[in-house]
Amino acid sequence: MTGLAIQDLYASHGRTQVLSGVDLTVEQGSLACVLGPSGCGKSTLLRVVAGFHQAARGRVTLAGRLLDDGRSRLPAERRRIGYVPQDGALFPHLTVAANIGFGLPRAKRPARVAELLDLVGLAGFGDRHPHQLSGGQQQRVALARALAPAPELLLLDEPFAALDAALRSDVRAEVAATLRRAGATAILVTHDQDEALSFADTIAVMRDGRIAQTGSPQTLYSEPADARTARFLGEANLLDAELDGAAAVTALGRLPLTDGAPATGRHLVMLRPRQLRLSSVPAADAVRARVLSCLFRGHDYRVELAPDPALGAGLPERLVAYTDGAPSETEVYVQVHGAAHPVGDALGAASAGTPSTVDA
Ligand SMILES: Nc1ncnc2c1ncn2[C@@H]1O[C@H](COP(=O)(O)OP(=O)(O)OP(=O)(O)O)[C@@H](O)[C@H]1O
Repeated sequence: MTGLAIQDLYASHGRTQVLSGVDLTVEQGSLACVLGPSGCGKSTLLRVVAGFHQAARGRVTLAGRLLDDGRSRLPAERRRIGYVPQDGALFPHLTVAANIGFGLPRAKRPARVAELLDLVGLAGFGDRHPHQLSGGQQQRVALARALAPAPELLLLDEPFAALDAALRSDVRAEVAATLRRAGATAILVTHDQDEALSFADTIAVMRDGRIAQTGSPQTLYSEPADARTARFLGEANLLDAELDGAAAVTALGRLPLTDGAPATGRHLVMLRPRQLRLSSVPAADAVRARVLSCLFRGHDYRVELAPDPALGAGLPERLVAYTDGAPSETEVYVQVHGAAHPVGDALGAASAGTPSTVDA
């Protein structure tokens, strides 16, 4: 069932148009993520949905109720939407229990506060003040406070950005689990692709005030619509290919195509670093490459490779592979596993370069 529906939404700050035709649907009970680079309009989108900023035109509805269509607007306090800002914004002089119960009807307060403390795993912390909590615990209190009035939709504006890296992934997992337990419908905005990929059922990639692509984390990672989205979601090897009706003919060999991909023409295709397997012995369908660098990252190695120049044009200067073991030789043979995914028109050698993580 549709929870939030945004259609052709436009919004501006003064004369600057920030949202330019945003379409987004969030199913009831699902966790969505709006992922985009800084300044693309993510916070403005959340603020329009929350009722803190007015739409210029378009239509925003929640469970069929009109929130804003550029003419009529439901006041923020009547939208039944919870908002968790980046810093949590707890009242420092109030206890955890008072923060969570703030604004709730007095009679319901004790029972609801106890229920929420339990839900966020902070039972027994009700009498503390925010400064007596860790950053992650403070974020969980902020979440409990936003969930307390049982909102129909919860908006989370980069809520983990202030936490250090080690804490961030734990708190993120706890918050996602809490939201699922509560059956909440939520939208998280972030510029962090790992956060988006691990948190959401659906990711909407936002660019220049528009949604560039929407899909499951798996689909967006393995079948991005274009090269910018491919790079924004993680490192990508991009190479020229001639699609011959059934496969992609590339300098790394003849590769199967992802389902639904175009079948003919010259295209740029993407291979994720995990799709490159390295061996010290030649194989029929492997190509030669030189190891430029090898970085141990705990869970794997990141290996940069220079493909043999004899392989010709259409290959990037460097390929990146993620491997379980470190290559034992500086000369290796690269084999591709899995399907190549077309991400746009072939650009010849100009498309080549170092794979990049964030380039949107
Ligand atoms: N109050 C404001 N007045 C004028 N311009 C604004 C205002 N708020 C935001 N903007 C501009 O609108 C654009 C989008 O800003 P917004 O905060 O929505 O982006 P964002 O994707 O959330 O960025 P970030 O990830 O850095 O928070 C930016 O160019 C920004 O400078």
